Amino acid sequence: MKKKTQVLPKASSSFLKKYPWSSFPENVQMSQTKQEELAFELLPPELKLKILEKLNLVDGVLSGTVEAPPLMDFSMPTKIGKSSQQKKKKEQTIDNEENNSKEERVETHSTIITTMHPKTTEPSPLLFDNIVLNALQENKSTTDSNLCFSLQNAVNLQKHGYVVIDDFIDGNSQMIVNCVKQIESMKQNGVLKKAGLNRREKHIADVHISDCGVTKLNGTYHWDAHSKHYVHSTSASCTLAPNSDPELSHLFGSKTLTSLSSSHTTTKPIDWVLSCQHVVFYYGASVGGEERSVSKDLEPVTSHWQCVAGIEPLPKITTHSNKKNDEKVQFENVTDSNSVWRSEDVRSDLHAWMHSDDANIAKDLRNVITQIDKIRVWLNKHVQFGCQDTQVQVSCYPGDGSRYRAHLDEVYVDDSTIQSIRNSEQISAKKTRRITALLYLNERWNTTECGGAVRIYLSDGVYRDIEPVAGRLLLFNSQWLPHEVMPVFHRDRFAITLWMY
Ligand SMILES: O=C(O)CCC(=O)C(=O)O
Ligand SMILES: [Fe+2]
Repeated sequence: MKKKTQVLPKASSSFLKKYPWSSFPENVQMSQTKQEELAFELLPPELKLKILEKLNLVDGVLSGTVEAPPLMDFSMPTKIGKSSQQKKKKEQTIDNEENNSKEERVETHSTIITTMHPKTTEPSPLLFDNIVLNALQENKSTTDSNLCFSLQNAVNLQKHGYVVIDDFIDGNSQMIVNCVKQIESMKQNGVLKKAGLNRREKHIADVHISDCGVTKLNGTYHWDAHSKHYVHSTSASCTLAPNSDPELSHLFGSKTLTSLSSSHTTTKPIDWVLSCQHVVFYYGASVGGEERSVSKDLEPVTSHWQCVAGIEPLPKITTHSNKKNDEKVQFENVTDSNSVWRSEDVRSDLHAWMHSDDANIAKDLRNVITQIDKIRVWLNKHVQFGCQDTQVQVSCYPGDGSRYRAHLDEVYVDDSTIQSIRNSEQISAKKTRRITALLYLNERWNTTECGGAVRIYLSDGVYRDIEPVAGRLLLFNSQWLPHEVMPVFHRDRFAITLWMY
């Protein structure tokens, strides 16, 4: 391009049409073109210019025919071998990744890695720059097409926290049908289990609700019946500012939290509470021991959110220093911690963990898992995602109203947890989920009739419902994006989830 093209050409609508960002569900509020424009506008001018040049755009007009970019190479592995061959293949893939990275990586990796799993909800614009720069510098292996792909998907993941890829696998394919058959037979053979909530699961809050769940009866404090599902075990008092509670500040980092005591829940409009991105019910000790239960006030919230904040087993008896009259109070009648954390009301799916090395995994399931995992490989290569581990789950939500209330997927995985999930490999301690990839398997799914949409909560308080239709892949940031599986009716709902660490 000649020097005189200093004036930045504007992306024409035909250009944007030609390169649609990943599809969004029907009820998306912002028009697709608007989203594309926004994502494109986020790029610094010189990068926009480079992209337009790369795509043969002269003064914003698309010259020549450029086909819509293929997502990536999703071709099926030609031969799936036995467990050992599979392992070998995996090692080779990793080797290839390493070789590629030696040749192609540029010097901006660490920034990318940081920005892909920030401890804040603010996406970093640095990511966009680096993706584009890296893609542009990989001039041998990167065609215009997959430059567009990497940009659009990474931008969406970063900006919106999620990306929907339709027909990731042909929704009518025999492969999908076989996967469903396989999961159904796992269900019949009792391989799929009811979920038990992981006690180490952590749920991050913008709102801190304390002073709830304790009732004083005849001079003794009790956890009220409602609170047993939603207990923060430290029983720290609401007199502690959230950020000064060592356990909470560990969870929230430097995030500023709004403290909301039980009395506020009656004065704050419930809509206000619901509009918050995350809610943690922090059932601490009551201040002053009011003789009232707040469960009723909280019903609209508790029926909406998964409300679990717990990092230790619930103690059977604990003590609390009551600020008001300085008496020591004993809490009694605390339910067994196991039942506390196994509330079906929170999560009622059936699932099984698997690993692609498992000899027992049926061919089609394994193929699908391999295909999803190529995204991880792709991210490692193009945006230096630095992600070597995965965790795979197949799930069935029986059509009897089963659901999974709003939650974040991020979870600390310590050695003992990981060993119980994957006993074949040692993964170093303290990994967290970074990206969730969900492939839906439900042919002719009708959400109006059967429910089961996955509802994702966006940072502006808006939510979007995504239908779990066969072949659709949903990728989202495990750390930012609260989501919920709406109740499922009439038929079973199947999915495969792959978490990238
Ligand atoms: O099946 C879905 O749509 C989501 C499941 C989910 O959120 C989970 O397993 O963490
Ligand atoms: Fe989830």
